[in-house]
Amino acid sequence: MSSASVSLPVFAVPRLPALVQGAAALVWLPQAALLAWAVQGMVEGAGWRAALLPAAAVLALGVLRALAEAWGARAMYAAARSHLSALRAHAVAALAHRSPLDRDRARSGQAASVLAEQAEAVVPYLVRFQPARWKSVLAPLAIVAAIAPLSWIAALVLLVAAPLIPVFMALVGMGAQAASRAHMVELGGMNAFLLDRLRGLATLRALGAVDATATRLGDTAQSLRRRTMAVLRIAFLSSAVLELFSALGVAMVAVYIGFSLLGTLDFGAWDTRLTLAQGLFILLLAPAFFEPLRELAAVWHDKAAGEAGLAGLRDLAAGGVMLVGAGDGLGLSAGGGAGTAVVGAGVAVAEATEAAPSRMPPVVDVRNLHFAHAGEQPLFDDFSFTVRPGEHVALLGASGVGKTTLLALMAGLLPAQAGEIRVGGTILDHASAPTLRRRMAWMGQRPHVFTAPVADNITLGRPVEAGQAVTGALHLAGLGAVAQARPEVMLGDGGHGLSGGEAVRLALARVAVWPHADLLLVDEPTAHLDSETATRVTDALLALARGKTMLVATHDPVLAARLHRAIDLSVRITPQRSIA
Ligand SMILES: Nc1ncnc2c1ncn2[C@@H]1O[C@H](COP(=O)(O)OP(=O)(O)OP(=O)(O)O)[C@@H](O)[C@H]1O
Repeated sequence: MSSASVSLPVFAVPRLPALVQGAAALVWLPQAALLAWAVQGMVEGAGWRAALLPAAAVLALGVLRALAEAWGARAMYAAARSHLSALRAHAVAALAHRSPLDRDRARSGQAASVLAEQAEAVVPYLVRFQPARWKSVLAPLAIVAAIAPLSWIAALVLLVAAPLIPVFMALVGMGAQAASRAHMVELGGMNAFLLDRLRGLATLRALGAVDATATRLGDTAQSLRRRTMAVLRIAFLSSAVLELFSALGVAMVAVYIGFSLLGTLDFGAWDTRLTLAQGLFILLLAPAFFEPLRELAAVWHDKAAGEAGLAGLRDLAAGGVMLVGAGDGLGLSAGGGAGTAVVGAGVAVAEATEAAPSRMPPVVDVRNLHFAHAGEQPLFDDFSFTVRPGEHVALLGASGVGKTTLLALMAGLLPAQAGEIRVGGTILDHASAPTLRRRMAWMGQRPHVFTAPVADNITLGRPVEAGQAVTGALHLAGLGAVAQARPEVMLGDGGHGLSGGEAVRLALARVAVWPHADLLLVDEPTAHLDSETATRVTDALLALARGKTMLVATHDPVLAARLHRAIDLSVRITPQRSIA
């Protein structure tokens, strides 16, 4: 098995916006000085006119500060959003490169929850927490540096109160991150459960299991509520710690300044006593000293939630069984370039925009194949067989013998552990898999029908001419006369509106619309169909496979008999019977 360890792109904090935001926090220093100076002037009898100039300067600085903060925040927000887009693209690409047969792949609801919902917590973390952290170091130091030359005791009080805050915040923060992570895991789990049960609602209703499911969902919701409350408790606790220490710090400075101005205390200043302007200046700066720390506390929860969101994305992107040719160590292009296999909807094809080449259908040569699913007995050990160009081969054998697995190995959806698979003479490996998949079409056992018009369900967004090609494909798949399968008809959730046999033929139309494929890998196309529908599907399949190489995993003896040859995987003797 190949697995890839994943590291997500790292956020490069944009320097200028961060600096501008940090500098904006310092604008309060000259503002406070101007205010103190104006009050001192008025007390000394200079009149209100003396306050006009400082007031205008305070206003101008305030506007400047607001503009700087707004610009910095916008720039940070834009950078954070584009970073989140890159993270999402990375996680989605990693998810798309996981083998569809990987049992450990994240459940759909969970993946959707992480990508759409939980990842959003990364933006406030990057936009608010990182600059707040900067500010909480820069601004208090600058304020202490401004206060210390006037009063060493006021500076000392602030310096003693300040470190207690980060210490307590760190203690609280450890719990916050664990609680946020647990909360997000619970949220993802509930989404996955809900999506799964909604998909199976008809089954649950038919078997009278709706109430039991509702009870379980209720229990999960209660558990999520408890986790949400735990996160909120920690958030409130961290705010309370900070407010307590900052209130104490400001109060102590205020008491000192008050008694100093009254003349009761005559120590703590370098000169004789503090003047009114000096005292006022220190008083105005004391709350500003704690302001960045309060801001840091307010965004502390953002940090916990953001890091939990990042961990969720990292888990989504990490490890697992990868498609052959998906790129080890994630050399993944976010947009899914030429090497990206489009897997899903029961049909896997690679992107190909070139015209169908006029070439021979491929020979398939499997030599000394060895494969075992993780922790299981080997399904194939030194297994070899050859399929000639244009040959149609049935893969037979009891349920669980490995027919689907063999098809998946040939499509590179699973990596073989030993041996080689050659398609058209080329060994299937990481380098060749994307190109080889361009000539393959895969029809899985349970083709997914999307909630979309029939035409979109057939083209799947691939570059095919919708009109003619879709009509031709519908015809080839034997759906030409079915009213429910007209290109413009909207299909319901999970293919409601089509019968089981029609849904299978829709999956065949997906293969038919893609002329590049000359190796068809088809998994039990007639399973669960009545004999008449199975005959129609078989007719359509054979029409489609004319001039192409095809392997069909099947339990259907009628279908097998209409193919050129059969390989029985239960006995692993090849070839068993040759019709061609
Ligand atoms: N993704 C997987 N991870 C681990 N084991 C798997 C996985 N898929 C299948 N298996 C196991 O591998 C064995 C072969 O499964 P496979 O689906 O290839 O059999 P099959 O011959 O196609 O069966 P059926 O005819 O019922 O479709 C089974 O024992 C199955 O439990």
